[in-house]
Amino acid sequence: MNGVLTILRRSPRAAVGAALLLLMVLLAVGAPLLTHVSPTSQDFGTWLKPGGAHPLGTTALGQDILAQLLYGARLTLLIGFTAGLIATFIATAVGLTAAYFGGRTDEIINVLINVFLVLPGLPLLIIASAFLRGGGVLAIIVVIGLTGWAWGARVLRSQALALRGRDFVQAAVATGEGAGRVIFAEMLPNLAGLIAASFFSTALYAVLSEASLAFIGIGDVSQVTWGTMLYWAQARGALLQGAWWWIAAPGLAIALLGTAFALINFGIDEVTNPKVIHATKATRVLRRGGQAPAEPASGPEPLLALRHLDAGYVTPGGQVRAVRDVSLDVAPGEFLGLAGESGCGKSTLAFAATRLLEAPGAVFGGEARLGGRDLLALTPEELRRVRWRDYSLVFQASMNVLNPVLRVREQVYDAMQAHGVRDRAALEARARELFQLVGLRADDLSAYPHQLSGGMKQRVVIAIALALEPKLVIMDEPTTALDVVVQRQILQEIDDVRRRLGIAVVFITHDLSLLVEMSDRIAIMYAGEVVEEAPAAQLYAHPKHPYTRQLMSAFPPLDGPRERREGIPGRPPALNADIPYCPFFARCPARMPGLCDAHKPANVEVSAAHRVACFLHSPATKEEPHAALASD
Ligand SMILES: Nc1ncnc2c1ncn2[C@@H]1O[C@H](COP(=O)(O)OP(=O)(O)OP(=O)(O)O)[C@@H](O)[C@H]1O
Repeated sequence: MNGVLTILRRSPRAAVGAALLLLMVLLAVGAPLLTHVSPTSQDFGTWLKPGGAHPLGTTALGQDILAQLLYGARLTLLIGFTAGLIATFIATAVGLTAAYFGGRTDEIINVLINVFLVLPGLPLLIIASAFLRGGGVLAIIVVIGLTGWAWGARVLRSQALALRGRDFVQAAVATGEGAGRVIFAEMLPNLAGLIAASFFSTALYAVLSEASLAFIGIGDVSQVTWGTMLYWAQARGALLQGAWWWIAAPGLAIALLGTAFALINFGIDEVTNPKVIHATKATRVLRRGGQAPAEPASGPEPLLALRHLDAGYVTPGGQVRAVRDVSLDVAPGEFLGLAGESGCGKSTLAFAATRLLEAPGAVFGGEARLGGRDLLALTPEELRRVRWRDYSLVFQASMNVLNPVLRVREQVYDAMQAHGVRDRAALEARARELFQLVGLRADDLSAYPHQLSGGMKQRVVIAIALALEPKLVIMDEPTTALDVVVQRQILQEIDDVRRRLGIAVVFITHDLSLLVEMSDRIAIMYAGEVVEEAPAAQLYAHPKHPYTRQLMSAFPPLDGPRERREGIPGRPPALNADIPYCPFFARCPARMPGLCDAHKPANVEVSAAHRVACFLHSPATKEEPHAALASD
């Protein structure tokens, strides 16, 4: 209702159209009050001009045209609205099914839509009507409804396809929501404006089609509609008799109804379209990762165990190997930080490890075990059950994953409902508890996303990620879009919640200083590989890899004098080729030509739980760099 009022307030065109339509509905409903004459009574003089007792004149059979117009509006509007509803229903179902399921389903549906679009409308109507001859008005409604859906389906399909790629829909799919829920709760509300516009277009089409069919004598011409009025006027040679009023009255009424529908349609488009179409730039979902040694550093029972994971993108220029032979563990309850400069493969690793890497992305090999189950081997249904219950994800710019037309309460409920929590009281109690956990007020549950600040929205998404108390939450730069004060607050809350609930967190960021403060352990990624991994304090105090050292020195210390910070000169190697040597060689201040550019350093444990892949720290190389080569 609010939406309708908004459209009427914001669009004068829609307001005029709605007023016109309302007037016609009132005239149709109030016909018995406005005239005491029956539309079919033939008690009057024939061919009477408008005026006096017959303001719109009479027909060749002595019927009152005003009465026909008023009563005719009833059937005409009924046909328009009902056929419009049928066609819009089909169009919406077809368009959304095609967009949601995509692939083959979409291709088949698209062909069907195109077939209906190329079939000429009127001949199709005539043929269909011929089959249903004798079915009266109902047959006309059915025929128009069944032949008028294709255009709406095409428009809705295109918009739904765009919507399908939006973050909040992807997030809903990732949380395990079923197809019905995603379609009806996530996508449909966002298409409401378009569906309404489609309804008024098809209603207009229905009115015009009925008039055309009636005009050529198809359908039940014994009924009074504006279309059949035209038929009889034409059949009795009204124009030849100079009885223009007989044609003009229904003709103008149809034109006015068409104008009303068109104005409403324009208005809806004007007000709703920018909202629908302005899809925000896609974010990413989770990320993090790390590459590592064959035997990673954490305890014997890792919660997440990545082994020799290889992943990347299949491009026309060849494979981009963004994640290279990564082995990494995350222990239960551990806060693992994953850092590395932009483009080093953190996000790809996170997507790959959680089966969210979509084409052109692909996992080329390796394993990703969560609680002992290989996520990469799960069926889609098994994966749906595991996601959100066993692990969840926080996207990079979470404000975009919230559905703009649903209150956040519904969205917090969604993940829980998708995993079987049905009781409203339990959902509400849990939602309130979660909001308290992440520093939001219970009142905020009733807000729409646009009523919340970026920081609050981020908290909502974190609350959703924690809803089912998963064992692991992967956070991909979840606070980068926020100012530093809010970032700190949120991080503090994440850490508190994690400690309280014993959840493991994999936190991805460029900001190494942040990780040092928050993490139990940190993995440093470079050019698709994990080059160093250590307990946070150890890494901070004794970084071993020259890349880690440079990354550390790129951030100012929290205390001490102010000094200029240098970036790391040079660029990482291209990821579309093999790198059978140290990937940091070209930028390394301590590089050993002949060794580092000719061999790949092994990832070795240099102290307890501290591993590094660098010839400077390979025991053999430290003593005699070239001895290592000799043994190759
Ligand atoms: N769709 C794609 N097609 C081809 N290459 C891609 C694609 N997406 C990412 N890449 C490449 O994969 C590499 C790793 O990208 P990724 O986004 O995983 O890095 P990142 O460390 O998470 O970076 P950032 O911190 O900027 O998000 C980059 O070199 C990037 O150019």
